[in-house]
Amino acid sequence: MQETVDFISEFLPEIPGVAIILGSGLGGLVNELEGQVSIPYEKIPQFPVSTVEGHSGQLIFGYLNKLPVLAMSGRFHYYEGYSLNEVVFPVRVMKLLGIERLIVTNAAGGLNPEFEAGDLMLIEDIISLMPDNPLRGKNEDNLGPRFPDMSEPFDLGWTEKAKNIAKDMNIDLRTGVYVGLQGPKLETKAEIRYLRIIGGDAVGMSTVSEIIAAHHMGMKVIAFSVITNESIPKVKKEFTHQEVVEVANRAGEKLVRLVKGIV
Ligand SMILES: O=P(O)(O)O[C@@H]1C[C@H](O)[C@@H](CO)O1
Ligand SMILES: Nc1nc2[nH]cnc2c(=O)[nH]1
Repeated sequence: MQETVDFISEFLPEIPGVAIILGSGLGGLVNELEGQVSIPYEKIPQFPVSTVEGHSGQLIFGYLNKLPVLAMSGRFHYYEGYSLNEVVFPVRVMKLLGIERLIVTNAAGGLNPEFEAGDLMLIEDIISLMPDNPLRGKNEDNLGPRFPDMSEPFDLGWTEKAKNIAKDMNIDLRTGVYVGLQGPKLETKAEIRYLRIIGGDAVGMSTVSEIIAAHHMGMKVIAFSVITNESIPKVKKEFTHQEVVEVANRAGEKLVRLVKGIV
């Protein structure tokens, strides 16, 4: 990690105040960054390389409303074959770079029957149904404690501010619980009923491990889902990743405005 941190530090004009993980199709935020410095993942020592369409694979430093931020354009998913330690590696590097705040975004399926494709959801809690945990193995005590409390994974002050900012901007913001599954398969109808029963409002294939790792290190975190599809569509149709990217691109515009306001 130190090798990676030293490498990235050379490119950064200053320490970013906020790191932002851009989910599928949410790359529009990149156009808002001024004074950009981009580092392709393949140039960064020890960094994994992303393989999913809609994830371009670079770290981008830039100024959003004059505040220095570091955006991860392209994230790593467990279903790509990475271990969860690899999935959260960039988050750990961000903290070691001196970044204290993290905004996580994703594209997710709506479980809550009141949600519609195109809605934005503030993630108020998570359920990790990943088959592993990024904290498994010897604990790095300099990162965080062996048994981190997870009763408040998100920064409450920040989430309250986000809600108020959304209201001021006339952005309808849903709230709910995000369930993280390993993917890449989508859910069966029975699995969707189960996920709803256990308290899920949205379901996806990312985010939960990043939040666990960030919270372990004491970062202040908030997270948002763009609901790209109803997991049981009202009108029967098949799930396509293309549709996820298209809806995320369209609805992502609202999220870009909101994130800009929050930053
Ligand atoms: O990185 P995110 O969670 O936005 O990507 C979601 C989950 C899968 O990668 C993909 C499924 O369509 O979109
Ligand atoms: N697991 C899962 N991931 C998604 N990402 C976007 N939509 C979905 C969905 O319906 N299920």
